[in-house]
Amino acid sequence: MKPVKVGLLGLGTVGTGVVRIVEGHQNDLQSQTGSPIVIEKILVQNKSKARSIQIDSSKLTEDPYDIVHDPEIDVVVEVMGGIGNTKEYILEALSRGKHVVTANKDLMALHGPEILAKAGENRCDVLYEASVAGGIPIIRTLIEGFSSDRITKIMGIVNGTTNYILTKMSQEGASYSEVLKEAQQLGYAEADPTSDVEGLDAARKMTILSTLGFRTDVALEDVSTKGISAVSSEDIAYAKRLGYELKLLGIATSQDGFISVTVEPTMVKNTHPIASVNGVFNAVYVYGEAVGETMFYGPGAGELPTATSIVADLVAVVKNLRLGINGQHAVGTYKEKKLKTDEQISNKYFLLLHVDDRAGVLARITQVFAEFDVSLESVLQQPNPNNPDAEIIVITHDANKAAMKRVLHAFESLDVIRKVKSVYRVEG
Ligand SMILES: NC(=O)C1=CN([C@@H]2O[C@H](COP(=O)(O)OP(=O)(O)OC[C@H]3O[C@@H](n4cnc5c(N)ncnc54)[C@H](OP(=O)(O)O)[C@@H]3O)[C@@H](O)[C@H]2O)C=CC1
Ligand SMILES: N[C@@H](CC=O)C(=O)O
Repeated sequence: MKPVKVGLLGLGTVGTGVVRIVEGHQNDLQSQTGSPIVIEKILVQNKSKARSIQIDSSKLTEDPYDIVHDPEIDVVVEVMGGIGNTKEYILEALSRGKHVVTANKDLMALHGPEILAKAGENRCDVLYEASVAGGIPIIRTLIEGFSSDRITKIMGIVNGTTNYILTKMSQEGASYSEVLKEAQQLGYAEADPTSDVEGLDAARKMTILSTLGFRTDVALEDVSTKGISAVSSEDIAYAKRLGYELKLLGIATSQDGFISVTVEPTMVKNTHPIASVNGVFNAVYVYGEAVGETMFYGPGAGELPTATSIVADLVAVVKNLRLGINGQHAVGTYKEKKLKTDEQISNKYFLLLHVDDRAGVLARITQVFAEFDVSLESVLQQPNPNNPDAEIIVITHDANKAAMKRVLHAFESLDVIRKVKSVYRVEG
């Protein structure tokens, strides 16, 4: 069979992994697809930069159109990241009939519908398994594995960098900034790690997963997002003392046709399996009406795990080429999107309050919860080890989000409360 020629946009952490797997597993790939896969050209920013693998320098280019306009290139693998130029190169490649494999969740979360429509018009494949949860094949699983079921909840740790940071803070008492630097050196973090730590990367991934899982057009703005930059070692220590771990969780639910998607640091009971997903590992729980609970676990970032998903997509494209069925993914019709209101969202909450250390304080605080119909599971009052005031730790029963907002608003004018130190959602 004639070789399938690939143009690689990017030779950083993931691009390097793609070259290693395509070259190292060539025979296995060929035996599955029937065609040799050749990386023909590679786009980089700087051709003279030192590389961690040996590359024939004649393959490197700094001009994207050397790849996108090359009639010999069959598939463009995009692992350069970014949105603006990258979108333009991908659309141009599709308009020239090239198939696309990408790891770019930013692009797919923001412009997925436009890119997929362009692919459809040109009978091209666009596959993006590596864009969510690195080495875990969760996208194919949602599209194919769960096609017969109705998914009610998707819950996961979908950002390796923040999970790495929270794990090191919890297990080693390491400082936030020190561990972030390590995650960057290991190639887990995004070029701008703000999108990891502020939850945006996870929100983009949850946009993709909930769109596929609930078969409705979820937009990034629909995801309520909070990152981990305000999480303190004190919060983590409290969580541990009470039998919880703090994790950045993406949670998407669908009930009676209404959906909600959130990303926020969440206290997870330490007996729940997701509490022991540590380091760069990701885990995604999918709950289906018929199947019940399922869990997918694996490395969420890094060179070879991410490249595994990219090359699996490449194999799928090449198999489709052999069968002549590229671009024939049946998208079906999406359901109308209906977002839950705060009144329809129900969670347990943890609150840490710094309060005056005097008689009657606890009663005034519990009265506010009662006034807004938020029932309490446990309340603990103790001296604050660092201040003359006291601490009150509250865990609520399931309460609707609107009621919790009213409680927090009332606390702002309650004179016995010095500070609402932390508020976290509680899961499990
Ligand atoms: N790292 C990971 O674990 C994961 C990453 N991803 C996604 O994969 C993509 C790539 O990530 P990663 O490999 O970490 O990124 P890197 O920053 O390590 O690599 C980016 C590569 O793209 C090249 N590049 C960047 N901008 C341009 C440009 N404007 N023109 C030409 N070349 C350019 C760089 O060239 P040069 O080498 O010359 O600087 C570099 O080779 C991103 O979309 C990311 O979100 C997805 C899952 C996991
Ligand atoms: N920065 C991301 C990389 C993979 O998508 C992460 O940390 O998960």
